[in-house]
Amino acid sequence: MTRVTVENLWKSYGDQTVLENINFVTEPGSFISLVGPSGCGKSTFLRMMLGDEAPSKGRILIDGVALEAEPSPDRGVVFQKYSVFPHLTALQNVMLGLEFAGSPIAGRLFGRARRQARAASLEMLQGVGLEQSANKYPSELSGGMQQRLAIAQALVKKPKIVLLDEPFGALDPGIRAEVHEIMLRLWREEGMTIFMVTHDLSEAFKLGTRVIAFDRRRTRPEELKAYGATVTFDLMVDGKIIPPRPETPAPLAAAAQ
Ligand SMILES: Nc1ncnc2c1ncn2[C@@H]1O[C@H](COP(=O)(O)OP(=O)(O)OP(=O)(O)O)[C@@H](O)[C@H]1O
Repeated sequence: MTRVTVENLWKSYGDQTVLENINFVTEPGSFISLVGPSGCGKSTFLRMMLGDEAPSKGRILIDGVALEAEPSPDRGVVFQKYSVFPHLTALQNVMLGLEFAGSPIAGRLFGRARRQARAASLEMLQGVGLEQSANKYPSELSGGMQQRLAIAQALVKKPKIVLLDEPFGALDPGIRAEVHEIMLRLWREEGMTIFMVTHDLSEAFKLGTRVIAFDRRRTRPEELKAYGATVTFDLMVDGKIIPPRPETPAPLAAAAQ
């Protein structure tokens, strides 16, 4: 199981500081809900976790190894807008990730490898309750079904870390509760670490084992560019506040090298 360490992470675009001095360590198998006001840098943080963007300063470690600034099958992602390919069936959408992982140039598998990818994809579709819809195109699926398909597509490669950017935001409440249950079951079964950005605090506390809020500590207009958002609260869902990590004293840090 995976431990994520975020160390003194900063992100700026030009002279605008978006995130500053983000520090936390996750327990293996955590479900982290990330909350905070619009524009505080939650999606920017997820893009750095994904390897789509490099930090301006600081680093992210996955089990002690610095994260490379490029996407990897270790990390899966689900966005709010359906990220599935409209011209592929549900099964083809799920298989696609496995085909590119197994054959990066041709993007196609043959023979036994293809049969295995097909079986794994069908099992994943079954896991999200879409086994009857394997040969349907996304336009033939409801919003909730499309989002379950996006989850299957992200999870089929068994990523260690799953990044969810408001994945349930566009769903009706009943469907949303249903997809919550599927997500929680898959999370427990697979033992992955999840980071989920949400605007919905009740969703954050319902799903998360830990809720981390980003916000700006300085909000005067002249301070908006120079200072970014940082962790303003960090709560285990049983209500325990996690104290900030003490700085490692320099001699100890040197000894640990
Ligand atoms: N590629 C980029 N270039 C310049 N500025 C950017 C870029 N990406 C994000 N920003 C800026 O970074 C800030 C944080 O954006 P981000 O989308 O991470 O916020 P957010 O907390 O996810 O917002 P929301 O909750 O509204 O989705 C915003 O001011 C945004 O304009």
